[in-house]
Amino acid sequence: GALVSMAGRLMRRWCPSLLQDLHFPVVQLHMSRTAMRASEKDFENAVNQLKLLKKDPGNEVKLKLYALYKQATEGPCNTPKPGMLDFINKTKWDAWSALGSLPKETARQNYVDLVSSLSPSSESSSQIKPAAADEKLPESENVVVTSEGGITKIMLNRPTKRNAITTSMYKEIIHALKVASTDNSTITVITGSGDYYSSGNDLTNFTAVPPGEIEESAKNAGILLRDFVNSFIDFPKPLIAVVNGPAVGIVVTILGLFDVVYASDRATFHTPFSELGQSPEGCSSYTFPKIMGPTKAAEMLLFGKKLTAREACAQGLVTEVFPESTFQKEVWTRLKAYAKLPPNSLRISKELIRSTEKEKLHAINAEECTVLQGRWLSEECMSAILNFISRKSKL
Ligand SMILES: CCCCCCCCCC/C=C/CC(=O)SCCNC(=O)CCNC(=O)[C@H](O)C(C)(C)COP(=O)(O)OP(=O)(O)OC[C@H]1O[C@@H](n2cnc3c(N)ncnc32)[C@H](O)[C@@H]1OP(=O)(O)O
Repeated sequence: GALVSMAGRLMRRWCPSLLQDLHFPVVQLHMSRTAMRASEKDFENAVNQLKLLKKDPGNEVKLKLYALYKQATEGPCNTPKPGMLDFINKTKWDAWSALGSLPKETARQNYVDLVSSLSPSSESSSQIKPAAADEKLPESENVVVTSEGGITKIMLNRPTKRNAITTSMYKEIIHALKVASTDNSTITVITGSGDYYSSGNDLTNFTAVPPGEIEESAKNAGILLRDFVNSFIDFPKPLIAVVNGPAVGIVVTILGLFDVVYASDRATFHTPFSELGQSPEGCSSYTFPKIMGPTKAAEMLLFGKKLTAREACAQGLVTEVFPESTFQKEVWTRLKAYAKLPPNSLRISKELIRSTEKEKLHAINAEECTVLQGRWLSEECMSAILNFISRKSKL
């Protein structure tokens, strides 16, 4: 119970989109003004005033406004409690239910007061809080694509979240690969900005699911993942991973589809699928045993053994490891030289190396995505994600 209620609170912090559908309402209850008793007309005006707000008051405030609105119009919460996996409705239900038997008139007044505290005058006088570095960036800036000297570089650029990949980022990467496959570049590189290569799938992808749409979302996620991995399987030019730091989950599994993997000696390789109640993806159920042998692959994919860069290199997942102090310089010098090689020759040679496997990889990818779709709906997966979220709350 404690975990579930904590998860509700954490959902609000973790899922900026979670409460976007909430009817706008505010938080500070001005009890001293309840004696004034807002009329129904005042209440109606406040509801309309809210629609004119220029600045989003934030999810916490919207949640309180929602609860007050329900209490003012319907009285104490009288609907059945939504299930623990119905995150959004459960959060709304909790907020409304927390108002207990607060009289309708008081709720109405509190609602009017709260809206009035959000009026344009208080909006303009309130200090504008600077957004966190990654929040300032439009979604498209989380994946930065540049092309120079025959190299197209796709950089995961969400360092404050350890370059975790959101659903939009999956789509942006698919698009970037599509463009890179026909642009003037000779080779394509994927890397991360900051200390991490990437922490893999953004775990809030699993929680920001609209109520009643869990199965549909899992289905769409399966399609997105399949398309994402297919764009690596089908990529026609040399594809190089420049693994600048720790790598987790999906960004590790797809390494088997890259042509060359360079890693800093600071990098680690971790696939904690069982811990998350999930299963391997990125064709790793096939490429990992093939690359490193079934028993080494099992240690990684079943038991989540984290490899150092040198271990990953010894097992064939990484091409070469460089000391962190010279990593960028050495790698980019080498890549600039490779990018001067004849592009058609590189393409044709890659086709020869990879073409025999393509059909098989597509079939494996499809199967892995189908299995994962089922995993995402499982209690094991849901509770593993809640565990991760609650673990973070104790930090
Ligand atoms: C039903 C709908 C499904 C939709 C699915 C779409 C398609 C899915 C395809 C899927 C497949 C994927 C498999 C995977 O990739 S599984 C791997 C998932 N990743 C993880 O489990 C890693 C989780 N993170 C960590 O363990 C740690 O954060 C870390 C990476 C070891 C770093 O630790 P740290 O101490 O250095 O930093 P920390 O304070 O924990 O994190 C800093 C901030 O970054 C946020 N963050 C980190 N990783 C993630 C993540 N994966 N998802 C979301 N957010 C992440 C973290 O929350 C911190 O943020 P804040 O400061 O608290 O705001």
